[in-house]
Amino acid sequence: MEESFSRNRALRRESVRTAGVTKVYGQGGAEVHALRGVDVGFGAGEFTAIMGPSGSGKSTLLHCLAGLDAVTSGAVWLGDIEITALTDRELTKLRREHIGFIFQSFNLLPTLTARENILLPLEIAGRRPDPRLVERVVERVRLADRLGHRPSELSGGQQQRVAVARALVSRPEVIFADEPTGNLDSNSGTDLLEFLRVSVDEFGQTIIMVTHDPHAASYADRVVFVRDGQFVHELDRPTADTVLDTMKKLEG
Ligand SMILES: Nc1ncnc2c1ncn2[C@@H]1O[C@H](COP(=O)(O)OP(=O)(O)OP(=O)(O)O)[C@@H](O)[C@H]1O
Repeated sequence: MEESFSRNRALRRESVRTAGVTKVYGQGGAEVHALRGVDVGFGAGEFTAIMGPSGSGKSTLLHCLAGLDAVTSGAVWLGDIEITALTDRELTKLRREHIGFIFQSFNLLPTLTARENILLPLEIAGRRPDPRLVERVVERVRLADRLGHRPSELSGGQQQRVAVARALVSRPEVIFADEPTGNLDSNSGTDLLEFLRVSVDEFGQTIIMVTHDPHAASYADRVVFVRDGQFVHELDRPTADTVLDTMKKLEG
């Protein structure tokens, strides 16, 4: 079983991969080497969590993978596209058309209703929504009776579900999530993680999520561990216990 799982892994298609990615912030004496040569791949149709001690470079890595931050050296590919070779303009287009984001702060527009927020990226990209997909996603995130509400009329959990629905309806190549449960109570957090899991299993979505929380990471197919700006370890089919044990070893 273990062996066939690894063999499948060797054959799997990668949605995002990096080669020798470094990121240095600042200059001269104030340099911070946030990433020190990261080579890692993320499977298509898989849910991967990125974990590591505080300051290890998780958010920097996520931002470089998503083209939100420029690398200092090395390369990042999204499918066949080397995003580190794109101009700013090309990158903006690529992000708009192929990438979904879910942040800790939900980043919804306050004057728009839930429905308008969900459809906004498609509208900006000049694409028609697929009404059946929109209906399925809205049904799945249990927002059908909240579509006319503005963010201030929704709970934190509902707002985050609007953000997830917004990311999903444009069918992005990959969704990047940075501590998506960070501002949610534990019930809403679990609810959201279950929904992320469903979107991978039912919609074939690829998700890459940074988290501090072993419980959150246990919803992923695989956990990638970062320490001191390097990819140091990975776990397949993680449980909260195996993640916690690994974190203790990395921090010890
Ligand atoms: N804009 C910036 N300018 C200078 N240094 C930065 C900047 N952003 C991050 N760093 C530094 O880079 C290193 C990695 O930071 P990063 O935020 O990626 O870590 P992290 O693992 O996500 O941390 P945490 O878990 O605490 O959020 C840290 O030493 C941080 O102080």
